[in-house]
Amino acid sequence: MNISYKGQITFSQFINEHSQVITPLPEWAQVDKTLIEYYKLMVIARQFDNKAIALQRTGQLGTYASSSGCEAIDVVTASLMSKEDVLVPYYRNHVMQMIRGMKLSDILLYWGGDERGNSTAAQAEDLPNCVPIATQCLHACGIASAIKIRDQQRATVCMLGDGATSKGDFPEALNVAGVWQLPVVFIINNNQWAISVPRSLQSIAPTLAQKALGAGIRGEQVDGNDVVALHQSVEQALQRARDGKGPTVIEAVSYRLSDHTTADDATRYRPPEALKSGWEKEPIKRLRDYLHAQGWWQENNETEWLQQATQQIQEAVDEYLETPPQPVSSIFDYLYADLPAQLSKQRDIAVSRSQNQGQQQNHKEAQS
Ligand SMILES: Cc1ncc(C[n+]2csc(CCOP(=O)(O)OP(=O)(O)O)c2C)c(N)n1
Repeated sequence: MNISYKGQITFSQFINEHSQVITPLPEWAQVDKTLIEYYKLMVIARQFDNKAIALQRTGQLGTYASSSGCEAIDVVTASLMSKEDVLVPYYRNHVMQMIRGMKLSDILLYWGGDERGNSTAAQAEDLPNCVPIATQCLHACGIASAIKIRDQQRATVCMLGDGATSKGDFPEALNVAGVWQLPVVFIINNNQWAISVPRSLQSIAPTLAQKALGAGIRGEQVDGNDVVALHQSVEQALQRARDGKGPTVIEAVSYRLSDHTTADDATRYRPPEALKSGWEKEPIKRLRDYLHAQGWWQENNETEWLQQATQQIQEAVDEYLETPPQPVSSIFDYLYADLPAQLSKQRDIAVSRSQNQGQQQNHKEAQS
């Protein structure tokens, strides 16, 4: 039976930007365990991000899309997903991939332009990063449709940005998700920018979540810097999807604290005061101050965790930098299951050239 959603868009927030509780906390958030886990993972995400940008700036990584500002959204969602659920990520969801079992060194390899980094062996059915905007929304519906046909209790999670909601693929995906009651959760990281296009020029709808209503599906808006609000919405949406109770759109309101990517310079279009306000609301400091106030996280915990996180990331960087490059001919290995004859010939030429180069190199080394 189709369940057409006739409710309103709600906004939820439990811990505000001043780290004050403004809505009574659910039971799980009245003890430290999960909140500390979320905090620790967000710190890793931010450290990884800083390191990746430094690698790019020193010519050791390709163009990189920062996740600074969306750590809460990604950490909470990935932590609540079960192994059986399927992640359909876009290009900012590094920490989700890490939580789903991908090695940080593989994530760096991907951003270094090496297809081996796209190996999602840990979660074989998760999709790789999607760079073409919003196309992943329809892929997610395809996967959710297969799950439904097989009568499995699994959810598909589709990540996207605010700009992606303006692409035709998004309403098409919502429509089919509604009509077929697909087990899919769309999570919009509304970081207020689509490269240089601000949210105000993206859509004049007061919320992006309300786009769900046109498709008859449930839409909610949450503070995307508040792990508690995110936890509550995402947990329920995942459960509804797994129970066959239909799709959900969650608009998580956050702020992009970085340039769009390392190929961008946001100082050319973003007012400094907007960035300052973004930093005042950001998720990591907000949770740290809350944990401090509860007496659940002290300076020594912070120092120890920063050390551990730095070491974990440095190990990943070392592994990435020590990975021998692929031969040039590998460019042919990731496009087709069966290479067309013309490309097959080109591949043979590339292979024999790299073999010749290898022989010449060996010869040189033997002579010296
Ligand atoms: C189909 C398509 N059109 C244009 C682009 C170029 N492009 C890359 S990122 C981007 C903005 C996306 O903004 P948003 O969806 O808000 O995500 P954000 O990067 O802010 O997280 C655009 C237009 C693209 N990658 N794919």
